Amino acid sequence: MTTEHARQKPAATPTDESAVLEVTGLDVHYGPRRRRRRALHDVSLSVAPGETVGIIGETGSGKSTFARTVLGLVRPSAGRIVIGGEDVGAYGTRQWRRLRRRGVVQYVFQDPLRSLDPDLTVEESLSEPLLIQGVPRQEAADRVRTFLARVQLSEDLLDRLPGELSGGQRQRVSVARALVTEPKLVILDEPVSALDSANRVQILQILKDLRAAGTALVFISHDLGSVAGVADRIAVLYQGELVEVGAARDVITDPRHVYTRLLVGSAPTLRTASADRAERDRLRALLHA
Ligand SMILES: Nc1ncnc2c1ncn2[C@@H]1O[C@H](COP(=O)(O)OP(=O)(O)OP(=O)(O)O)[C@@H](O)[C@H]1O
Repeated sequence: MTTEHARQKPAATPTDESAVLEVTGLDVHYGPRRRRRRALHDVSLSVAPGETVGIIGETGSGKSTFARTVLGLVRPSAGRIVIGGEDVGAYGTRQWRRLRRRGVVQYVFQDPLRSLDPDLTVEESLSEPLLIQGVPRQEAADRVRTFLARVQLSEDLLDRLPGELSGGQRQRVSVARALVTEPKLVILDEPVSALDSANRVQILQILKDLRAAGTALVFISHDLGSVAGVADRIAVLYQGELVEVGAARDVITDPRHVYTRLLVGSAPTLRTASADRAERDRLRALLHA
């Protein structure tokens, strides 16, 4: 796979000390030795404080692997990960848990039931990370209400369990929980993919508003249309490699890599003219040549 069209070649060494996330030369493999399969190869990406970076790619390109590796749920076979200035490469399970509990990095998954404890009410779910941090009870209760309003949910829902909420409400609670500790970095893995279009639009708007609050977001999606309006920069994953990284507008209006052109051409919701079928077939043939 050539990366000659990449706007930004993977950096050989970390360059940006102020980055909230600095990933360099990340390799991830799955499976035992003889059936070992590569899921990510030489992925380098840095995210600045307050920046929103979208990672797009089709199914199997390695998006979730990237998210799970950056959250310490999958161990890389090579590379360096620095979060908020901490080199987390050698961290064990307990250190990762502590890092997440301190609220440095938080996450939102596609299925909100994976981010939320089914036995905790909305109020308990949102206040738990604050109480763990030692925030006094009254202050935690106030902050919970502030963040509930920020994701446009009513206080009437505070006593409900996740199973008593709609899918859209649940995902908003997950977003509020990820943000309530005001982390430096939030990883969102397909946060709107399971939602209907009305809820999708609302969550995307909430994410846009959050950019102003200064939290860095890594927004992972197979849908370029969802990422396009939220991300400052877009990174394109193809078969485990980053083939293009650039300012969102540049990637959408002037995609360099054949695969990105195919993605842009297949996204009917983008303002740029989508490619017709013959053009997409031509790009696909080029990609597999
Ligand atoms: N736990 C695992 N064990 C073995 N292989 C895995 C595992 N998780 C993912 N893979 C493989 O790694 C590759 C990347 O998968 P990953 O889930 O990261 O892709 P993705 O881009 O998130 O896809 P999707 O959009 O379908 O979720 C795929 O070939 C997948 O089959």
